[in-house]
Order: sequence, then C-alpha cells, then structure tokens
Amino acid sequence: MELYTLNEVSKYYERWNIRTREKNINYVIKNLNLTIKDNEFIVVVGKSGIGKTTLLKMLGGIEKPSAGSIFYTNKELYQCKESEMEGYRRKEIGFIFQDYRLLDEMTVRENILVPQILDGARSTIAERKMKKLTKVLGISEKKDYYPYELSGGEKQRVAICRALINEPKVILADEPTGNLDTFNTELILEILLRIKIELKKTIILVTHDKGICKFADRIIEMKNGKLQEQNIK
Ligand SMILES: Nc1ncnc2c1ncn2[C@@H]1O[C@H](COP(=O)(O)OP(=O)(O)OP(=O)(O)O)[C@@H](O)[C@H]1O
Repeated sequence: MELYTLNEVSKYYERWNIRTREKNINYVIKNLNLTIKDNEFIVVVGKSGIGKTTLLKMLGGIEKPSAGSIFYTNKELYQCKESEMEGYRRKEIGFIFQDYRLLDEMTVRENILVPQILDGARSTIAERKMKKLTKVLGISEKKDYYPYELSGGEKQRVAICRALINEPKVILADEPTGNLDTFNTELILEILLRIKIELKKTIILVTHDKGICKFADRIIEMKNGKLQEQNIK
C-alpha cells in the first residue's frame, strides 16, 4: 500500500536581496515526485543544505510545500483541517532528531510520557507502554535518570521510545546517528530495523552519511533539489 505520494512538490523561500533590492526566490526542492510504501525503510542521502530536513518537515506536516501536493494514504495533507493535521502529527508520526531533543528537567520516564500526556491517554495504560518500550530498548534501569546522566546512545533510545509511545505508523528520523560513535550508530540502526520488522513501521531516515544505508529497502539521493533512486544490490 502506498503511504505517501508526492506530486511535483516544490519548496522555495523568498528573500529580499538588500544589495539589489530585489526579491530572490531560492528553491530548496523542485518538482519532486516520490511514493513511499507502507513498511518501507527509506534512507534519503544528500549533502548538507540540500533540503533533507525540509523534506522530512513537509512529510511530518510542519512545513507546507510552496507548490505541489503530498498525499498520506488517500488524504491530501496540507488540505486537511488544522484539527486533522494535529491528529496526524500526534498519532501517525514519530520524530527522532540528531540532538535527541529531550527535556532536561524531566526524567527519562517523563520524557517518554510527554506525547501520551498531550494525547490525554490514561496514565495506567501510558505507564505500561512506557515500561514495555524501555525494556525492549534496554533502558528500563534508567527510567528515573535525567538526560544529563545518560550517554548519547541512551538518550537516542529514550527519544525512540518517545517517538513510539503513541504507536505511530511512521518514524521520521533526521540524522539520528549524527552525534553517535560507531558502536551506538550500529545499535540505533539495528533498533530501527527491528522497529520496521517487528512493529511494522515505515521508517524514513535522512542523513549525509552514505555509510549508514545498509538496512535500507531503498536509498534515495537528493541532488540539486531532485531525487535519484540508488541501486541497492
Ligand atoms: N526558513 C527558511 N528561510 C530561508 N531558507 C531556508 C529556511 N529553512 C531552510 N532554508 C534553506 O533550505 C536549505 C535546505 O535546508 P535543510 O535544513 O533542509 O538542509 P539539509 O539537507 O537538512 O542540511 P543538513 O544536512 O546540513 O542538516 C538551506 O540552504 C537553508 O538555508
């Protein structure tokens, strides 16, 4: 089943050029067409500034394309009502970032529970889910720790638990191993692969590092605002 369909999607920013006093249009993404199927592990590679984060944000419902359409299942994302869009962001998507984005003043347990609290979930159910996830990701001993007491790999595992707690269909990962050493990079990639296989999630990961593509079903290279499918085998 097709999960995302992008039709001629463009993103540009308008900026005033102070020197020439003219408005410049800078295209980040131009006429992009892409389909992503349910349960695929997609890695989008491309050099810095090419528009990888912009693409993820557009897929995540937080950056409206300047032109073109993005369908999620059969719904055109940016034509939805704001309440539907909020539901999409909260329930269908889980984000993971390079810098983890944990709340420093909250414990591991509280960080993971934030999306459930925002979703108004019953605390006993949320607590049970949190315990299960921390166990699966090997951080159940760290539930009462604060982020500063964790290693980078542990922080990212907390962020993955937080991304999974609302049971989204899709994980959007922005350079999730960018701050990690080789050991933890392997570990996080293996966890993402297990999430795809065992929890049947769709994973869309963007990175500048071509070395982390080994678990991908598809590798897509971003070049000059366009996408190019890479041959895996
Ligand atoms: N709000 C904005 N206004 C103007 N230009 C923007 C804005 N947001 C992003 N850009 C531009 O879009 C381009 C792509 O940015 P993006 O963050 O998507 O790149 P990236 O491929 O994820 O880079 P990196 O690997 O360094 O994180 C950049 O050149 C950036 O300057």
